[in-house]
Amino acid sequence: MLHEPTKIPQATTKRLPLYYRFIQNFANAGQKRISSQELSEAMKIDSATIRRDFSYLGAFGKKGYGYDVQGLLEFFRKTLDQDEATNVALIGVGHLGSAFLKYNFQRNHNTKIVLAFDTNSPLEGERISGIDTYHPDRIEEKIAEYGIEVVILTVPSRSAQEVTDRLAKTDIKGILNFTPVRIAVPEHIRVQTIDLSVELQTLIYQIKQQ
Ligand SMILES: NC(=O)c1ccc[n+]([C@@H]2O[C@H](COP(=O)([O-])OP(=O)(O)OC[C@H]3O[C@@H](n4cnc5c(N)ncnc54)[C@H](O)[C@@H]3O)[C@@H](O)[C@H]2O)c1
Repeated sequence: MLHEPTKIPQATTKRLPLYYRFIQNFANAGQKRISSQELSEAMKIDSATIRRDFSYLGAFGKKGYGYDVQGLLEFFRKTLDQDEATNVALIGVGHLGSAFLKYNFQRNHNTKIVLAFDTNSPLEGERISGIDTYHPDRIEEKIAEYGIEVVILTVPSRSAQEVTDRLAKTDIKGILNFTPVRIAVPEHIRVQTIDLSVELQTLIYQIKQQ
């Protein structure tokens, strides 16, 4: 049903988790089918975009019927690997990092922070919000031991590249970067940067344009 992943535009890929969450809500409410219009109203994304996104994914709604909710749910679950757990590590347990450890993606049962690092933690490790936390001197060893695939980076800017260089020597596949630094990585690692000041500026710019 799914096309070659390379053919799916990045903007569509970014919306997939959002679709999955909304479709789950509709399924939980007992809804059997859904139109692109209904999804559009719930998600505040225009219905043409939704139809185009779904057609990229090989999901075609029937006229006057819409999409089968269970079918979509199963499709997104598979596509987003929800059946396969992803072990996540967090580096930098400061203001932002400790909030993430406490939150720990409670809505998403298969994505969990299972390991953390902070320069204030001892070599032998400690538990912070129930998570094993070690000194970063043990990054390579512990990341291999815990089978970490994704790292959340919440260290100060000055440490971001140095930590990334060490991560580059491990088998991780992705970094969710909360530092404002444009970190350089080898090709096998994907980076998703979340720069809150950029997001805020974009919002303010859009408000002023209206
Ligand atoms: N606090 C926020 O609201 C916020 C918002 C957006 C982005 N950020 C960014 O997130 C990052 C963290 O911000 P913060 O406010 O939590 O900072 P913080 O100083 O409170 O926390 C940083 C933590 O990283 C640890 N650390 C330092 N060097 C390290 C290393 N090499 N390895 C492992 N741990 C190390 C420190 O001991 C500290 O606990 C910064 O880059 C900041 O720009 C923060």
